[in-house]
Amino acid sequence: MTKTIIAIVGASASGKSLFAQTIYQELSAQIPAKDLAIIEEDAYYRDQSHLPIKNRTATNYDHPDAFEHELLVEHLESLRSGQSVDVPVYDYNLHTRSDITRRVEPATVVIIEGILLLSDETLREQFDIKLFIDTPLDICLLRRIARDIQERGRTLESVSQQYESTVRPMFYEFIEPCKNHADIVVTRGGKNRIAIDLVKHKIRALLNTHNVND
Ligand SMILES: Nc1ncnc2c1ncn2[C@@H]1O[C@H](COP(=O)(O)OP(=O)(O)O)[C@@H](O)[C@H]1O
Ligand SMILES: O=c1ccn([C@@H]2O[C@H](COP(=O)(O)O)[C@@H](O)[C@H]2O)c(=O)[nH]1
Repeated sequence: MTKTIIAIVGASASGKSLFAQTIYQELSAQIPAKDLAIIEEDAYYRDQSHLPIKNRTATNYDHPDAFEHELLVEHLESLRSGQSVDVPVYDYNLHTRSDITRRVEPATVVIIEGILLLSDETLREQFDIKLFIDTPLDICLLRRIARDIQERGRTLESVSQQYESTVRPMFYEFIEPCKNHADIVVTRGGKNRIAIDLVKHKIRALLNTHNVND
């Protein structure tokens, strides 16, 4: 049964995924699978399979309404009550959910990462620990250009256009203000070894407490 949910937020390409995955991979090699799981907020982008592909590219993916946060809250509540959930799998190339889902078991500690997890009060209340990855926006843009071209089927023009029209303005409107809700602000994102080790240490301590109380 899930007892603790840790949210990792920050700008797109700030290093959230690298930070969360490093913690998850390193701990998973040492603890039972029932102790730790990881979920991405991106999996909860709304399904757009009913829209023609050219309309999908016009969606504002950096606004909270782009996400089905209601489903995410439902899933987190299910995990807390001991039920497994089928998390959608998002296809960035097609800008919609794929046909498959990923089964996530109610691990004692769940890590979740995403840009807008703290923008919604009901969702925010689900999190026991909240971290904000604070990376300068120009660094995020450089990383995003490289990643989106290599991994998400994008061109430099499309990344630049989207960055100016939605990514940057939505960051200032919705993401940056969420820093105030964070318990810890992490610099140097996915490569901050001290911060990674501190979170791993905290998870181990939580697991000891939860397992003793079971
Ligand atoms: N501290 C860092 N130094 C160098 N590259 C990084 C760092 N953090 C992340 N990256 C790289 O930047 C890209 C975006 O990082 P990612 O973790 O996917 O960001 P996010 O999940 O916040 O969108 C990836 O290619 C990742 O390997
Ligand atoms: O279909 C889509 C869905 C999302 N995006 C962009 O992705 C980022 C969020 O993902 P990160 O891994 O945190 O970067 C968001 O800024 C959206 O603009 C997209 O381009 N297309």
